[in-house]
Amino acid sequence: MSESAFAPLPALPPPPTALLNGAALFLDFDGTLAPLAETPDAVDVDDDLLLLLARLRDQLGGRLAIVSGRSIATLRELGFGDFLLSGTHGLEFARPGAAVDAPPRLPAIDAVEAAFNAFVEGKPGLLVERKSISVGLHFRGAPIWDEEAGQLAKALADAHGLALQRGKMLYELRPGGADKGSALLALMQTAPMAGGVPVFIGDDVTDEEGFAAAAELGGAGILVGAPRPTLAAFCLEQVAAVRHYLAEGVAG
Ligand SMILES: O=P(O)(O)OC[C@H]1O[C@H](O[C@H]2O[C@H](CO)[C@@H](O)[C@H](O)[C@H]2O)[C@H](O)[C@@H](O)[C@@H]1O
Repeated sequence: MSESAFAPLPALPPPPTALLNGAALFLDFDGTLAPLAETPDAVDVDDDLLLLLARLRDQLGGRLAIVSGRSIATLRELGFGDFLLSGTHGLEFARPGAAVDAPPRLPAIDAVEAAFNAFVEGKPGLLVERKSISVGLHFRGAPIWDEEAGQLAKALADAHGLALQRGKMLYELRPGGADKGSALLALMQTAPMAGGVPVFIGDDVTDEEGFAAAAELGGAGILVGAPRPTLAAFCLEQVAAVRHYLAEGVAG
């Protein structure tokens, strides 16, 4: 094997604060605005974060959206009701206070949920996350089941014609036809996001489509976390650095 196979990935530069001037800002949630926790329910959103995001949104003329794999119902429960939202990996959309625009929950998702629940029976640490139009199988609490859970998720996706979304210690099944990139492109068509330069901040492989779409429209992606092959142009090392960066944006 060549020596270059062992070469560390080059670190990306930190984003300049000026990138936020005139931006249309797209923010992932888990691992970007909130540190990852052992279970989906163990994540909280503090008032300081909501205040910071509200200030930044106002400063950007409203051009700030949360684009998450979480459902919009959950994002609203977490406190993001006043924000423009896209949930379930680009399948759902909602403006503040307005009804959710989303496809219906498919019977196939219920069938998968039942199969996931049967699989986790007697396997402590595994968790089924029921979501509005999708379902997740989490193995953060029992990583030894990664391979078997992945095989089950793949088989169920194939059997039911669903999309298999790999996340962090998570297999999620959902309808296809959308991702965070398509969400960004759709939101950029209308107010308030239209007219801004898209900047997408995210940590997960599911955010790569968002980075690509931002770059396609002349903007940029910001990867949160350790270096990895990515379409992002900039990097922030952790959630705390994201918050610091956004606060710098507010300060001017
Ligand atoms: O697009 P995101 O906002 O990053 O959402 C992606 C998924 O995040 C959640 O799962 C992840 O975070 C959990 C809490 O920190 C963690 O326990 C889990 O291991 C992670 O995969 C959420 O539960 C999913 O529904 C989202 O799709």
